[in-house]
Amino acid sequence: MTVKDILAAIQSPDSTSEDFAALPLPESYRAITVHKDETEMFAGLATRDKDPRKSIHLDEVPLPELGPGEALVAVMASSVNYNSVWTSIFEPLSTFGFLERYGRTSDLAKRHDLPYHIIGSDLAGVVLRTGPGVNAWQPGDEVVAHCLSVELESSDGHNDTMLDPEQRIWGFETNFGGLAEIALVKSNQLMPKPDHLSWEEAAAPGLVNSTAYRQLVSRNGAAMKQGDNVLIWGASGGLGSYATQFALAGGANPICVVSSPQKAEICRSMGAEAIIDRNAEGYKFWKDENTQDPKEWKRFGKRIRELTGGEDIDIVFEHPGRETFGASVFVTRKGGTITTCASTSGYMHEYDNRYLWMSLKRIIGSHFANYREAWEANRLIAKGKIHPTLSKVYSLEDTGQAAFDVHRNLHQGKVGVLCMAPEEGLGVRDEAKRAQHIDAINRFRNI
Ligand SMILES: C/C=C/C(=O)SCCNC(=O)CCNC(=O)[C@H](O)C(C)(C)COP(=O)(O)OP(=O)(O)OC[C@H]1O[C@@H](n2cnc3c(N)ncnc32)[C@H](O)[C@@H]1OP(=O)(O)O
Ligand SMILES: NC(=O)C1=CN([C@@H]2O[C@H](COP(=O)(O)OP(=O)(O)OC[C@H]3O[C@@H](n4cnc5c(N)ncnc54)[C@H](OP(=O)(O)O)[C@@H]3O)[C@@H](O)[C@H]2O)C=CC1
Repeated sequence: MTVKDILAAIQSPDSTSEDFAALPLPESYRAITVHKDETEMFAGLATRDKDPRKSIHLDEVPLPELGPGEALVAVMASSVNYNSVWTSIFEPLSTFGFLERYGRTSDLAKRHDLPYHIIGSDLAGVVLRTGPGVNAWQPGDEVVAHCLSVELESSDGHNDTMLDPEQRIWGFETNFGGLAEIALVKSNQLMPKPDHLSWEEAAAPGLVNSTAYRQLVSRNGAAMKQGDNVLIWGASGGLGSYATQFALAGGANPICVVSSPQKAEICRSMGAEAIIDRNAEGYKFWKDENTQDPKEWKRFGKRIRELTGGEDIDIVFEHPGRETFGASVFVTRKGGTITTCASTSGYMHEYDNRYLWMSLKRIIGSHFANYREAWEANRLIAKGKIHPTLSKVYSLEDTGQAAFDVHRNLHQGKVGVLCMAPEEGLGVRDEAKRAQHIDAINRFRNI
């Protein structure tokens, strides 16, 4: 049995759940990996010069054993997330440390501690097998998977699954991720595939859409409300393209920061009116590596006031980190919120705390999304309220190039990867719903 037979079953309109359950599984499959013996390959290089094309491999790997509560999924398509960029440049640390640590926790978890790491935290595909104790999902089900892996043995995570002490991001802190022909997930990660989208469109939103939902909309994040002025860094990027949609759909007023006229145009076409091209306007928040320039914070704040009719920011959607954080804290209004989920430009932030405490602002740390938030974010995609922002699709062989593009900020929105799917456009089950939203679905394509 090979992955070709699995693909044939997926493409046949007559395949039943029993057919999928009866399909023998292949002994091995193709997967995107990084190698443990290469973790030092970029030593001494600047972050920018670490090239994912050199560290990312396409390997034939053995099929992992299926455990209780788990599912093996035939992956039709996946997407590139920035966490795979971090893995591929071994920053801020090698992800093999995560796999070793996980491997020490139980006999079953030992499977993850391997000399190779199969990466990727998104997928759209078809359930092949489920382990003991899985009743909600059957072979043949068309699914997407969110990337929250939790053990749930501690009460700490029972209110909010992100607070589980054994919380991990699948395909980053666990092995057997989505950039592969087959992936291993906990069955609680599975959600219905939105039926009006192709495989690659359905695989694109998962991680970033869920993260933006918690960070901006959820009460665990900024709890955005109608009329809020929301400053969105990288507003047409992976996270930002969903944050912008949530702000617009929720009656807020997004102030979109981007770095080119083309990206400004994308934001405008989504419906945003207040747009700042940080490149054209030349903001330089740091005079040198160690000294910020509060005059530049003020110039930025003045520009925001021009765009809002004199108002300041209620919520900052932060992720660039060191380069922008001082400005983000400054431009937030009295009582406002800075919500952060990342530090792409550096994690040692510096800001003037007087502007935080004297103006009663709050900084909220946010990370991915709990089970429920991920489900609600996927539901909005399925209902056609929020749309994928897929721009370009690569083959599995070209994943290194796709990750390079994201690392160098050469991409728009989200970048997709075909895994088992032989071509783009397959997997659409509801053409009528698709037709209703086709312009929005294609907004980021080929730009
Ligand atoms: C969904 C997508 C998301 C993204 O894309 S996010 C972006 C990508 N992700 C990242 O860049 C994050 C990568 N991860 C990390 O950098 C690290 O992962 C962390 C900094 C988050 C954590 O570092 P670590 O080394 O794993 O953990 P420690 O807490 O620094 O060290 C563990 C040791 O420190 C002890 N410790 C922890 N808290 C305390 C405390 N409050 N007081 C005293 N000790 C403490 C522990 O016990 C343990 O000790 P013992 O090493 O001896 O076992
Ligand atoms: N904690 C979590 O759960 C999650 C964390 N992340 C992290 O968030 C970060 C962003 O991810 P994602 O949105 O997918 O990545 P993308 O690269 O797709 O988008 C980020 C955008 O941010 C802008 N940007 C980058 N650097 C700077 C800078 N120095 N100053 C201002 N703007 C900047 C760029 O837009 P432009 O050039 O147009 O300004 C870029 O397009 C990554 O570090 C990622 O690891 C992502 C998802 C989940």
